[in-house]
Amino acid sequence: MVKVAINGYGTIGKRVADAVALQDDMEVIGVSKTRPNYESKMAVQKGYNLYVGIPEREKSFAEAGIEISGTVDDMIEEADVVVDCTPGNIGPENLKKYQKAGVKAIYQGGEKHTLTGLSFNSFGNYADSLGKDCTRVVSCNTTGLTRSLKPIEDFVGIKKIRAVMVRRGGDPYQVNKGPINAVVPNPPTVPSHHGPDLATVMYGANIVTVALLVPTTLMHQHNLMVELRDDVSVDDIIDVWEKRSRILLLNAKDGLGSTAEFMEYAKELGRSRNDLFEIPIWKESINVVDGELFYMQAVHQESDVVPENIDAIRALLELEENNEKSIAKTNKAMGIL
Ligand SMILES: NC(=O)C1=CN([C@@H]2O[C@H](COP(=O)(O)OP(=O)(O)OC[C@H]3O[C@@H](n4cnc5c(N)ncnc54)[C@H](OP(=O)(O)O)[C@@H]3O)[C@@H](O)[C@H]2O)C=CC1
Ligand SMILES: O=C(OP(=O)(O)O)[C@H](O)COP(=O)(O)O
Repeated sequence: MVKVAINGYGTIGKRVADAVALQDDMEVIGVSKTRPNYESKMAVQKGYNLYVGIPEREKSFAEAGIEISGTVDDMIEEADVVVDCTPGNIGPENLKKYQKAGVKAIYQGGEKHTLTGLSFNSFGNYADSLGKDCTRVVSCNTTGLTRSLKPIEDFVGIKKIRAVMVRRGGDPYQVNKGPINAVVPNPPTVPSHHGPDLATVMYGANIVTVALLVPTTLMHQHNLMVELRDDVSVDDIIDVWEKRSRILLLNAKDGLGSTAEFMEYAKELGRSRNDLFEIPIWKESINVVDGELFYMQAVHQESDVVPENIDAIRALLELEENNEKSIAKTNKAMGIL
């Protein structure tokens, strides 16, 4: 069993921890928090060993009556691999610790590609992370783009991609984020970082993205325009996506015409935290006009990258050489469609 530590038990970290716990070839040896709040208490209640992310704060956990197993440095020493789910830009400091301890590391999309020089998507470039010391799972938005675009690239070839990314203002718990009443070009420059980020896992992708922030917390939403290398029909495209996992073709006419309804659908799936690991694509939005594919999709930002983190652990530790086998194993353990 590979020993996995989760550094940062927040939106992504707590989901990755639970997903690791579901696998039969890896185990959670600890999770870290910097604040002794309800999440710290619940991590301990769930049976995870809790470590203090900022060692000087050990006393505050004792004062709150929360049992800890040590500091983050102790946790790193115990691990074969650390999944770093701390907020973006803390990574460079942590990387020194991981390297000193000789432990492998997986970063998230809030860190720059240059930190690791290698990014990861299960469908895009799994093999490139085999046996490596560290990699970076691309962001929720980039993961969503890769999920739907890679099968199209493999099927017919892509000349050019343009995407308009409508991004959620903040996660549901983030009371201090916004906007509350505005549409904000974010960034106000073109391209946004998502296009170049896609090319770190789908090499050679010719893509330009523009991005906006809107007052919603539920999901991101993407609008894609894709120039294809050959003539294909809408049915061909549907057929390609139907054969892939981690993509859902859903119908607006079935009452699923919005991100709010997608999240209601996720609740009906009955998963922990109402997560939607798959990327839902509105089936009615798929069209091919003059060799150009159009479609609209959404991204549950809190959860879509979680299965990719599991596959990234298998790649770094060389538990499975074949990406499709890892994807199938992760899907089965997590009940992913
Ligand atoms: N949320 C999202 O939509 C997505 C986020 N990502 C990326 O995942 C990463 C994590 O994001 P997210 O889960 O949202 O972040 P959160 O803020 O929800 O969680 C961050 C966690 O890291 C801990 N932490 C904070 N500061 C430190 C520190 N100095 N050292 C160690 N741990 C620390 C926090 O502990 P405490 O609360 O105790 O301070 C918390 O448990 C980022 O790179 C982000 O860009 C990727 C895809 C989607
Ligand atoms: O990685 C994300 O988005 P991104 O792909 O737009 O960078 C997550 O949704 C976190 O984004 P945030 O930086 O707005 O918290």
